[in-house]
Amino acid sequence: MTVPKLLNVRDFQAAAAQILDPVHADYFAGGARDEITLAENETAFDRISLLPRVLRGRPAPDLTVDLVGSPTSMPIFLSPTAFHRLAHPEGEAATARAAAAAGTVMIAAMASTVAVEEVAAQGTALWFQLYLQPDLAFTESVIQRAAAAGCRALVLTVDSAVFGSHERDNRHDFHQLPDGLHCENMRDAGEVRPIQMSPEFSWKHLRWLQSVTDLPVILKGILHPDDAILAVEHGAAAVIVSNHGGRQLDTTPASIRALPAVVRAVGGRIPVLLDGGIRRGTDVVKALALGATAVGVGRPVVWGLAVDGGKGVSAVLEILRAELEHTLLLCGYGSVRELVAGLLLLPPGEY
Ligand SMILES: Cc1cc2nc3c(=O)[nH]c(=O)nc-3n(C[C@H](O)[C@H](O)[C@H](O)COP(=O)(O)O)c2cc1C
Ligand SMILES: CCCCC(=O)C(=O)O
Repeated sequence: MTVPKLLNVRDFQAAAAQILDPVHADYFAGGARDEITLAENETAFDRISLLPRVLRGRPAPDLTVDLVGSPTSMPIFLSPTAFHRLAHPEGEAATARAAAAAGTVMIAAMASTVAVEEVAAQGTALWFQLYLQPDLAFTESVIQRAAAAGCRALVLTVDSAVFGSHERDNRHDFHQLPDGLHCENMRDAGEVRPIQMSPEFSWKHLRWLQSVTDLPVILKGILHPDDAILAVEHGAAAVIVSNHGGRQLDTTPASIRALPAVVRAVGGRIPVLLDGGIRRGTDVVKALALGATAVGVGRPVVWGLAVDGGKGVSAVLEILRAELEHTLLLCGYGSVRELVAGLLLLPPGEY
C-alpha cells in the first residue's frame, strides 16, 4: 500500500478515519443532531474572502502572542477533547509533548484518559478544562489537583447544561469507555466518578469557583454577546467563543459568525478566543482579523494523534503554523497582532 503524503489537516482527517476503530472515529468526528453547526463551523470560513495588501515591506511575520498570561509561539492552542487514549495508547501524554514542542498552550480535558499530573509532567503550558460537578467538594478537590499539577488557568465549559445528543454514538450504543480506559481525573477514593452535567449551575457558581481558586477562570462556550458582557462583569479572565465543535446545541451559528458581536460586547476588556472549524492557516487569519487573540483546534489534534501519536500532533501543529505564516506573508502583514477586519471581504448580510 502506498502511504499518501500528509500535506494538510484534511489529509490527517482522512488518514485517521482509516486507522481509528469506526465507532471511535464517529465519536471524534460527530456533532449534535443533524450536524448543521458542525458543517457550518468550517464552511463559514470559506465564505469569507481575504483582500491582501501589497508592497508593504514587512519582515518575516511574528506569530507570538500572550495567551492570558502564557506566552506562546503562535496564536493556536489545543482545545480540550476527551478520551485521547481512544486515538493512541499514549493518549494525552503524547498530545502534551507535542504542545510543549510547539511552544503553545494545551487545555487538558477533565475527561482525560491520562491523569492531569502525568499530562503536566510533559512540560507544556497547561490549562485545565472543568465541568462543574453537583458535588462541589469533589469539584474543589479536582481543581486543587489541577493547580498542584501546575495548570495555569481553569477553563470552565459553560455550554453543557446537559450532554449534547450525538446520534452517531447512539446508533453505535457507544456510551462507555472500553475496558482499561478511565477518566483519570475523576478518581475518588479508589472509584472513578462519572462526569455529570447540570442545568442548575449559574453565575453564582462562577463566583464560588473564583472563591476557591487563585487561577484565572476562562469561560468556554460563549456565543451570545450578553453572556460575554456578564462574563466580563463576573471577572472572567477571557472567553472562548465556541459551540463545542457543533456537539452541543445544533443550529447555533458557526463560531466565526458569533465572534464579531462578542468582540464588540467585550470591547477589549478581556481577550476573546475562538474554536470550531479551524482547518487552515487562512482560517486562523480570518478569526484574528475579526478580533480573536488566538484560536483553538479540537479534532485536528485527535487526527494527528491517531495517525502518529505525539509526532502526528506535532505535524498537524506545524502544518497550521506554516500555513499561518505563509498567509500573513501573502496578505502583507508582519505580525498576527496587527491583523484588522479590513483584510476581509465578508459575505453580505451574514455579519
Ligand atoms: C471528540 C471531542 C471531544 C471533546 N471533548 C470536550 C470536553 O471534554 N470538554 C470541552 O469543553 N470541549 C470538548 N470538545 C469541544 C472542543 O473543545 C472544541 O470546542 C471543538 O472541538 C472545536 O472544534 P473543532 O473540532 O472543529 O476544532 C470536544 C470536541 C471533540 C471533537
Ligand atoms: C464527559 C465527556 C464529555 C466529552 C465532550 O465534551 C464531548 O464529547 O464533546
